[in-house]
Amino acid sequence: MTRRVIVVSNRLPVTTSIDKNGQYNYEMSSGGLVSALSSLHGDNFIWLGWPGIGVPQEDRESVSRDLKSLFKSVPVFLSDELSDLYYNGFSNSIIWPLFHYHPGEMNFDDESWEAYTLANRLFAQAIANIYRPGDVVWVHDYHLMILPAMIREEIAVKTREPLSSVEIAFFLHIPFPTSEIYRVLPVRREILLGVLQSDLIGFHTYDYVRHFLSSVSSILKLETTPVGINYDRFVSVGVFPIGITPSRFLEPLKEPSVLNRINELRAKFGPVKILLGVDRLDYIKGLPHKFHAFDIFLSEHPEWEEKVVLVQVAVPSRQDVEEYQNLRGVVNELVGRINGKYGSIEFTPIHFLHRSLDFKELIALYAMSDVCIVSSTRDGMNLVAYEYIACQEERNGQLILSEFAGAAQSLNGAIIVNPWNMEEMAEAIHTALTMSDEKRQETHGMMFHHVSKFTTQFWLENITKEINRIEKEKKLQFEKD
Ligand SMILES: O=P(O)(O)OC[C@H]1O[C@H](O[C@H]2O[C@H](CO)[C@@H](O)[C@H](O)[C@H]2O)[C@H](O)[C@@H](O)[C@@H]1O
Ligand SMILES: O=c1ccn([C@@H]2O[C@H](COP(=O)(O)OP(=O)(O)O)[C@@H](O)[C@H]2O)c(=O)[nH]1
Repeated sequence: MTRRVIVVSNRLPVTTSIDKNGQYNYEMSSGGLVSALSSLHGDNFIWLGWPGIGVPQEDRESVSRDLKSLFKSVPVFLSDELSDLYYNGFSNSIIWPLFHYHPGEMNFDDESWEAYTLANRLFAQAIANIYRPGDVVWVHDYHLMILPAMIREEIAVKTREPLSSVEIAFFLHIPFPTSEIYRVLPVRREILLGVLQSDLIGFHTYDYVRHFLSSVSSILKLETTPVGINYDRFVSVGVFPIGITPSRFLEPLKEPSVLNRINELRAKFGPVKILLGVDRLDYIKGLPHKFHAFDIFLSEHPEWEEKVVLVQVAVPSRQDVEEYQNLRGVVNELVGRINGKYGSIEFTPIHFLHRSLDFKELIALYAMSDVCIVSSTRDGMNLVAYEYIACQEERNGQLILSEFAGAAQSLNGAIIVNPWNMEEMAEAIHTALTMSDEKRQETHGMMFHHVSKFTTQFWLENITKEINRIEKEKKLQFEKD
């Protein structure tokens, strides 16, 4: 694609911070999406999003200048109160729990909805300010579901272009729930009508597409086909499972500092097998389920006591949201109980790290462990599963993967479990630990092949092809009319 792409996401790929001297500092994130976009579009894309901190009015001009010149990024400034209600409130206390099948945790209130609407409006105005005819606007995720409709309105005001001429793609990174759950949402119509102003709507799995289409047909009474919706024009939907950029992991894994760290960690644990979990501390990640399963495993297989540890990295997340604070207490209590039950002065069964890790430490852990456990009760995709497989070429580590993570639809070779069935998960731990070398090699090989083939780059190219196809069709239609 040679046209300019405006990538829009809640967070910019740059972390902005302010030090005690009032100096602004910026750090580019090294995420897979950022590097893949740079390679695909070269200089042809601009990123637009919230800088993640409140920036006082008088500093906004200089911060905008820095972000534009250093990172080709355009900030959308939100006041602290607005960002709290839009991000912690509507996005993470209403859409997030509902779309992950936790309606009980949903706290709907009109004030958060108004904040969501206003924040999306500010994003749309910022897009209209930089939009040039011919640009593609690519919106990401649940924080911005009503943005597509607002983009058309704001650009029409600014450029007097017809509403339909702007090309908009939307990608949802989280699950779209069954229509029986979705219809609980008080603003279910508004959200659907907002996102339906996209030309293309992408999801990670076929199930999410199916659920979306059935919500559209039952709530809006629109005619749908397996590939889209007949609205005032045809809105395409498609399955585009995201991947990772394996070289981001494979290259640094060869560095001496990382190899040393792997050896150091292996020496520390000696013959003890290592089960690994890496998750944001989020109630969708099924951490209590994982700990209960580990407890059952140790009680049913006492021969493994002191021969296996669970290293759980729990990255702090959304700590201003009440449900996340409650989870911390639950998890701390469980870890304490299990460590008290099976531990000794010399031995701790669960190593619980409530912090984020430096990238090299993370890949060293991925590479030196024997089994990774992903126990999400729902998860859009789960990239940790992919990253673990990429780092396990040497040891052929096994992956225990929840059937409720999007990744379970693609990673053939993983030991698939229902995290609610903790007996089954305990047995999966036993299976993974006792698997023959040949079987380990075979199953890891299948997963490694998948992770190497279906990369972030592949994901981007597929979406780009689809955007180009839709654009061509639109042009033909325009010529016919
Ligand atoms: O930005 P935060 O509130 O700190 O949250 C982090 C991200 O969490 C979500 O990730 C999702 O996208 C992943 C990639 O497609 C997918 O693997 C995972 O299953 C999803 O949960 C969220 O959707 C992102 O917007 C957040 O940045
Ligand atoms: O200390 C850490 C541990 C993990 N990750 C990254 O967090 C992401 C988690 O993505 P995933 O899709 O598994 O779940 P999400 O957190 O997006 O729901 C992965 O890329 C990890 O490498 C991180 O940034 N810091």
